[in-house]
Amino acid sequence: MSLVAEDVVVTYGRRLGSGILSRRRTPAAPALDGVGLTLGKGSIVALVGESGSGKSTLARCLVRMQEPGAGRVSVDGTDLTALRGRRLKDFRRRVQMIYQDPYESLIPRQQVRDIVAEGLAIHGVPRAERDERVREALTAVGLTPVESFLDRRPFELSGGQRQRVAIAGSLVLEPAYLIADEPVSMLDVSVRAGVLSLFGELRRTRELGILLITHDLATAVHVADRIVVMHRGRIVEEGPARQVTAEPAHDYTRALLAATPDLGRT
Ligand SMILES: Nc1ncnc2c1ncn2[C@@H]1O[C@H](COP(=O)(O)OP(=O)(O)OP(=O)(O)O)[C@@H](O)[C@H]1O
Repeated sequence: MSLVAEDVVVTYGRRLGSGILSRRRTPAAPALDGVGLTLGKGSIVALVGESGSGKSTLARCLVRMQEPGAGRVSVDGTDLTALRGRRLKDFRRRVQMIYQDPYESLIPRQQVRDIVAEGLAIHGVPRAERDERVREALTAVGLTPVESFLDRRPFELSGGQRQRVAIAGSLVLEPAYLIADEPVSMLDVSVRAGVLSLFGELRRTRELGILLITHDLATAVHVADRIVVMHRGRIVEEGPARQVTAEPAHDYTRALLAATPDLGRT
């Protein structure tokens, strides 16, 4: 059981000049240049690299929001491009994306109960089951007592609580994989560790496979089993989290470490 990218290449066109010429595009350097990555169930892989290294592009390919120009992405052996109809819908349920800004991804006037239940309606879960599933998901993300959160709206929550609501909205669908794109970078430093620990707990208790995208090695090493380092569209290093941070093999990883004071010292 795994979500796998093999030899993925993505090249965005670059506009040439303005006016009528802007319709013509010339190939730029690939945003992804032969990238491979395996996300198994029950594991956390951190995808680390500076801004522009291609992390979000890879995330979009993994959730089938974007098709690679070359290479292949598959889930449990099935190429994502072959998924249609019910199987595609089931893939959309099983692979959930968590975004950086929990405020933007939540509808401000909705109550927590409706935000978390939204996916259930889309995926045809009977109304009678929804309330119980919402309560269960809110409990799983630590928003307890549940009663005190159900009627609140996003502006009545802290940043960390909002991100937990967003995670509950995914969990309620019983996914197998979470693709979390910079899930703590907009949060107060004081609540980051709590949200990261929640990912660790979900990996253990629900066997989730979690891709944790971050530009920050300190975030990665906090919960990840493996670290994959990306630089300019390529994977330059990967391995067990402790090994990559203790004995970085690549100059770029060493530079990232030096820019992460907490780790640079150890
Ligand atoms: N829709 C797009 N059109 C054109 N170029 C794009 C597009 N999306 C990304 N790029 C380019 O592709 C490269 C990789 O971008 P990507 O957003 O995947 O990197 P990233 O590591 O996620 O960066 P960040 O942390 O800033 O989100 C960058 O050079 C970026 O400018």
